[in-house]
Amino acid sequence: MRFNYRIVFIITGLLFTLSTSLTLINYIDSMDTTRKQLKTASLPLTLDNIYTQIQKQIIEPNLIASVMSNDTFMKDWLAHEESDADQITQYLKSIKDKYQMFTVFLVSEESKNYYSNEGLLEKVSPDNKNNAWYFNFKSKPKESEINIDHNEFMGQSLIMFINHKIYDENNNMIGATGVGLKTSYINDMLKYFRERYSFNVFFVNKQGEVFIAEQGINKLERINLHPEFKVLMSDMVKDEKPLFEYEESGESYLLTKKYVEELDLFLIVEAKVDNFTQSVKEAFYFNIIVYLFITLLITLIVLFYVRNIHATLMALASNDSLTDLPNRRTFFSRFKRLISLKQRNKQKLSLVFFDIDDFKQVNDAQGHDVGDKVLIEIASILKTTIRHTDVVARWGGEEFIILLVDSTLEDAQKTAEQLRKNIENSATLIEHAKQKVTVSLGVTEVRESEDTDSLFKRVDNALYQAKKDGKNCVSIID
Ligand SMILES: Nc1nc2c(ncn2[C@@H]2O[C@H](COP(=O)(O)OP(=O)(O)OP(=O)(O)O)[C@@H](O)[C@H]2O)c(=O)[nH]1
Repeated sequence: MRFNYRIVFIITGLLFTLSTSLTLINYIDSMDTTRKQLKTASLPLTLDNIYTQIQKQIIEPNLIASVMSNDTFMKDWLAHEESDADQITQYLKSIKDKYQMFTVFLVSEESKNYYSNEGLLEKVSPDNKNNAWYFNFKSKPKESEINIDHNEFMGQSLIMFINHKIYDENNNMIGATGVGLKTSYINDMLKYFRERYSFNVFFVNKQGEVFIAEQGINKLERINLHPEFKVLMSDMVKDEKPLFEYEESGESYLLTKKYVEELDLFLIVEAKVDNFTQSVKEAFYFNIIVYLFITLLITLIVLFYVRNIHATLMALASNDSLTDLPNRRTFFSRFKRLISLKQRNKQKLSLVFFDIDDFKQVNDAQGHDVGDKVLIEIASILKTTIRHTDVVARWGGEEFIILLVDSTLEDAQKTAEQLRKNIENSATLIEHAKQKVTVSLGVTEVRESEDTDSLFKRVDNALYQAKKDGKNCVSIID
């Protein structure tokens, strides 16, 4: 019977299906958890963190601007000595150097002169749109404001101006002073958050336009021109809800916002979901490979053991366990094959049937174990005496049968005689049984188209005849 591989394939399939299903469930669950954690913890925490840092960055310059606006020197100078520009230039310069500001300035309400740490820059005028900030500020009741703006005298980069009004003793506004910071420090901070935490941070104004973003990463034009993103931003600044989601080029993004009052801007923190689920995906692929490998290993082990068990069972079912000779069932299946081949090949076949003489005595005198050893030794002599193409079997008890292939009655008689002599003269058998062990053999030739029963009856008769003739001999029936 051939080994059926189907069961191994079924076990392999089940194992792999089970392991991949579990990995898939685990993967979906981990993805979900990561997303939830991003929404409920990472994003809001980062938002608060950045917000706090920005406020810290603003406090110090705000304090400096406030002290300057209350400085009696500044007030006196504006009231009496505005003509001496050197004095105020020195003053502004000393503050710029001491606190490492990008620029320090003063605007006189009386003369409308704009002084910076580099001297008198211009006269502010309501007709000049670059000076609109001063007149807007003046018109508002608040004492200070933060203004992110360009200054034509200070290059193209955005500057964060912290402006404070200066009042005389009668509470009349006599000017405005303050400091300017390059927004590049914000850029550094945004870069830090992107590199360290994989978050994209930027600011949008109340119209939903991106106002400050990390240079080179979030080009303002690109973001502002992207129609879907623009809609999302204007929705975000209007909507109450803190969390937003959107998809762009197949990528999923999560965004959260906070209004920064000092800057009059919305702080936006954006997370590309893929950056946070990458490790989960990698773990998934790794697990699949490991499971595939384990399944393969288990399959090989199962295959090995099942094949071995199958081979053992087959041997047990087809061979005699004591002598390891084929049993009667195996003999018959081979016998039938050879009989059908005989008709095709016109081949001569002969049958030898033999039985140990007085085996009962051996058992009785030496014990059953010795009897077993005798049987094993006879099987061994049998194997060495006949050709490997012949078919041999233990018929049962102390009886054996041989189908001699391509053998006439005469050839079979010679083989039987040889076997008889080999057994009779075996030193091993004498050693075991403490006497000579002999066998009686019946021989006959297979006739054309004869039925099995008559063949076996004839050979059995031949054996009976050998026993009758005094044992330890070969008897032939033609
Ligand atoms: N040790 C051993 N003895 C076996 C085995 N199978 C059969 N026998 C013994 O073989 C003996 C056969 O005895 P009998 O049928 O009386 O034949 P015999 O003593 O050989 O006498 P003849 O055939 O007339 O020569 C019995 O004692 C069985 O118990 C076996 O596997 N092992």
